[in-house]
Parts: sequence; structure tokens; C-alpha cells
Amino acid sequence: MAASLAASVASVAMGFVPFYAVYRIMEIVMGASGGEGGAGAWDAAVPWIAAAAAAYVASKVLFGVSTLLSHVSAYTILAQLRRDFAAKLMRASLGTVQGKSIGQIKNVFIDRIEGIEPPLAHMIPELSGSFLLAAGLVAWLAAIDWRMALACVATVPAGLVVFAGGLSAFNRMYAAYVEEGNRVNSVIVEYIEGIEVVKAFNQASDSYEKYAGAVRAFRDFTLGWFKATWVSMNLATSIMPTTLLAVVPVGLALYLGGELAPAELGLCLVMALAVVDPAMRLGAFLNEAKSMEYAVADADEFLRLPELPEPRDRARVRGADVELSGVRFSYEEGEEVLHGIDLTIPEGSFVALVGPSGGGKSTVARLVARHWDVDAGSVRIGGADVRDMPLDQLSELVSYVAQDNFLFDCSLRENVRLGRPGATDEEVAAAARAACCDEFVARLPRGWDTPAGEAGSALSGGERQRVSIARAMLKDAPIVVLDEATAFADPENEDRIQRSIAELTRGKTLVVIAHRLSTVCGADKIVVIEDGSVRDEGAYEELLERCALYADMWEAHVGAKGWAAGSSGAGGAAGARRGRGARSRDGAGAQGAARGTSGAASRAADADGRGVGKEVDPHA
Ligand SMILES: Nc1ncnc2c1ncn2[C@@H]1O[C@H](COP(=O)(O)OP(=O)(O)OP(=O)(O)O)[C@@H](O)[C@H]1O
Repeated sequence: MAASLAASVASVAMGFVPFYAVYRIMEIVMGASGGEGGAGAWDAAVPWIAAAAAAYVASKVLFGVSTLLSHVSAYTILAQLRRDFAAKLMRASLGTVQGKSIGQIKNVFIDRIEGIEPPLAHMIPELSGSFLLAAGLVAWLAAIDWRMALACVATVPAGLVVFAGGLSAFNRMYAAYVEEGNRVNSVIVEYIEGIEVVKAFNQASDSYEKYAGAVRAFRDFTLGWFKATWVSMNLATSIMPTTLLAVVPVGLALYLGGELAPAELGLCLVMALAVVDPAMRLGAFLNEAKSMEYAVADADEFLRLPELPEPRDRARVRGADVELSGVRFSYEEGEEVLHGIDLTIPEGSFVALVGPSGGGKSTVARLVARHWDVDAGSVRIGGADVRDMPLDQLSELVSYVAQDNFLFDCSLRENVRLGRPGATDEEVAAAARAACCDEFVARLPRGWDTPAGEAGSALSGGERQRVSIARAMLKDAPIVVLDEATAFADPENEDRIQRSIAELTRGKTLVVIAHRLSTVCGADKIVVIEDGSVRDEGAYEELLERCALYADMWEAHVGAKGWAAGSSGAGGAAGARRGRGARSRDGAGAQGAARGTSGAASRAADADGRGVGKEVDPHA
């Protein structure tokens, strides 16, 4: 940028040479210096003509170099800012990032940043060049005769007064313009993101109205602003360039009074005309300066978002057990969601988190993956606090599979490879096979090379889920957290997903969040979480016997299953009755249900005998 400025200044300096050459040529031709009139005068003028042409070319080349350098600088700054933003996204807690709407983030990442380009690439070199040129020309006029300089700028105050009148509300209007722009941005992003829901609920007209309304409001606002200022702006831009209005009479008067040589008069007239263009450009950069101001403020706010502190050195981790002690956590200040959770998940065990909706299960799981930091207490892995590990160490230890893991718009193969970027094609294929992806990928015309975006519509929720499981499998972390990983499963896919999960979690520490209680009966430990506290924990049979909440949930689950299977008439009621039997506190019912469960475990008994995610028929 500094080199660009230097080139711009050099270009301006070169720009003065043609004016001086014009002056010398006029002097020569008019015979003012040495009376060389006639053909000889033209000979003497030729070097000045050549000098003017060369300086003009040099000035343009230097200006080109200046804008080239300023563009290199501007785009480098833009790229660096976008990299800084991405790094910030990685270092800030998920909560901080998710607290902003996609529209807002897109606005900063794309529009605001793009808005910095014109000021950086054009305003800084061109503005400084224009300013220097205008100021230099006026100074030169003053050197010839101060009255000529005054005459040249005589109309500027009048123009400025009109201009300032139009600008009085500029700051306020620009702020409102930015706000309107943000609003229309958010509405557009929301409309596009939610188009599926809009269509599903046949609200096309209402939602479209909100969208169209925002677009209309933005148009009305900008047009209103333009209409309110176009008279004064046009007036100002008409008055400002009228330098000749005063320069011609004053110049002629001085010439007639013998105070200005003819060549000087000619030069003054040329310079008075030349000062117009750079002076007008100064005004044109006003918008750009404002857009830069907002862009910098927004970028700055984003880059100052709080970060999760990250140590440099790797922590000493012994084993893959997970321990939460006294964990308190709130998403919003003053609204605690977890109230002192103590939980031990031994290495290699399978622990299920169950409980009513909103109780805090997902929050516990996310804290293990350190999507947020706890407010009090600690989350430890292998004896080390997750806050004492660099993020990549934690990432090596924990695979977090959510219900709607994102597939990037690259090939399915590359989506799986994200689990371990250095993996060979064979390793990717092996993970995909283990996650039972082969059959549906074979159906796609381009197989593993199909872009996920293109494949997205062709894949079921369960199939997408299996791609994310393959990704997690390739990563091969010793701790696997499955947050409602089978939530999308349709009956056709469910069995395959369960098999993939069993394969994924063989020999690993496994934390599963499940709504369908029958999918986690085989867990080593089931933890019941309600209202941010652990209500009880134990094996399935124990909980049925002693935890009323779990028994109620089991009953509701069994009832729901029965209801779902209700085609067989009494099945639902019978199921519910049996569920109720299971709840009886004398233990017999519970034992019966438990035995029934293990009896039904022909489906549950997976390869490693952990019963991971295998659904147990609650009616058995
Ligand atoms: N990003 C968030 N910002 C603010 N509050 C949140 C956020 N995520 C969850 N909560 C709140 O935290 C509480 C616990 O939510 P959490 O998702 O952990 O419960 P859950 O037991 O997993 O629920 P579900 O079974 O419905 O998924 C709820 O009251 C929820 O509204």
C-alpha cells in the first residue's frame, strides 16, 4: 500500500510536467522568451512537446502501477481478514458463533469485507493523488498570481455550502442504510434457508410477503434517500467545477493590466480546467469512506469475539475415561442449565444419557467435546482437563456425531476423508464399508465422486448419517459421542445405522444420547438427566426398579411403540400394560421386563456384545 501511494505521488508529480511544457510552448510560440517566432519556434517547442508526452505516459503508467499495487494490497488484506475470521470461528465457542444469525455472519464475511475493497484499492491511492494534484495546481496558480488562485477556488465555498446541506443528514442516513441492508440480508438468508419449511406448511405467500416486504422496504429507503439528496448533490456538482467563471474575467483583467503574461494566462486557464476533475473525485469517495468505516467496525467487532483459551502444549492424557465433576453451565448469563453434574464414564464403557427433553443431555455431550467451557467444575479426559488441551488434541480424542452432521459440497469420498485428511483411498473405502455406505453409494451415477450437494437430495437422512459415521470411523478417536445419532433413521435404514455404530464404537468409550430408550438397554450405565441434574444412574434393570422417572419414560416409550405398532390391534395397549407391569416396584415386573429385553436381544446382540444402539423390542 505504501508503494502504491508512492507510485501515486510520482504519477501526480509527472502530471505537472505537461502543464509546465504547455507554458513553455506558449512562451516560445508567442515569442515571449527571446523572440524566436516562426519556424524556429516550433523547433524549440518540439522537446517540450516530447517531454509533455513522455511525462503524460509516465504519469499514466505510474498510476497504473499504483492501482495494481493497491489492488494486490487490498485483496491480500481481504484474504487475510477472511482467514482471520475463519480462525476466529474455530477459536470462539460455538455458543458465541451460534448467537449470531447466518445473515449477520454472511454479511461480515462477504458484503462488509467486499465493501473494504473499493476504498483500499481505489480510494487511498486515487484520493491522495487527486488531493495532491488539486492542491498542487492551486498552489502553482498562487505562485503565478495569488488572485488567480483565489479566482480558481471562488466557487468552491458556494458548492461546499450546498454540498454540506445535502450531507447534513448523511451520517444518520448511512447508519439507517446499513441497518436496512442488514435486515434485508437476514430476511433473504432466512427465506432461502427455511424454504423447505415454508413449502411444507404451505405458507409460501406469508413468508414471501415478509421477504418481498423487506426487499421493498430497502428499495423505498434507498430511493427515498436518493430523492432527498439528488437536488443538492447535483447542484453542488454543478457549481464546484465552474472554476472558469471567475478565472477568465480575473485573468483577462490582469492580462490587460499587464500583470499577467499571455503564456501565464494560458497556463492559468488550462490549470483552472485541470483542477476540476480531481476536486470532484474527492467528493465521490465520501460513500466509500463511510462503507470502510462500517466494514472496519464490523470486522473489528467480529475479531474481538471472546475465544476459548487454548494452551500450546499437549496435555498428558492417560486413558480414555471421561469424568465430569461439579459441572455447572449456562448458555445465557443467569440462566443455569446444568446444576452441578457429576458423572464418570470409564474407558471402554458404553454410557447412555436419557431424560426428558430440555433436561441438558446434549449440553453434557457438547461440553465433553468442549463446544463451550463450563462455568464451574471440570470435564476431564484421561485425567486431564479439556481446557488444558489444544483443540487438535481434544479433537483426536473425541468424535462427536450429531443428528444432522453437515456434509460439505465436495465429493462424498472427501466428506469421509475429513475424518482424517491424510487417509488413503483404501482407508476411506474401508471406513465407508464399515459404515454400510457401499450399497447406496453404488446407486449414485458417479459413486464416491458424487458431490455431496448433488447427492444430498438423493440421500436419505439415514444415508447422510452413515456418511458422517464413516467420517467418525476414519477419525478413529477413542471416545465417541453420539448425540441422537439415529434420530433420522427410517426403519429401512435403522438396522444398517445400528450396525455402523456398533462397528464404529468397538472397544471405545461411548456416550450415547437417546430418546428411544429401547436403543440403549444394553448400555453399561444409563444416566437419567432431568432439569440439569443427574437423577439416577445404573443399569437398565436397576433403573426400572428404583427410578420412577425412568420407569415413567420407559412406560411412555413402550406405550408409544405399542401405539406405533397399533396395527395389530391390542398390541399397543398390551405393550403399555406390560410397560406398566415393568414399573411395578415389587421388582418382579421390572425383572420380567428386563429378562424380556435380554430375551429380545437377538436383534440387540451385536458383534461386540455391547448391544450398542440395537433396538430392543419393548414388548418382548
Ligand atoms: N444454544 C443454546 N442457547 C441457549 N440455550 C440453549 C442452547 N441449547 C440448549 N439450550 C437450552 O438448554 C437446556 C438444555 O438443552 P439440551 O439441548 O442440552 O437438552 P436435551 O436434554 O438434550 O434436550 P433434547 O432431548 O430435547 O435434545 C434447554 O433448556 C435448552 O433450551
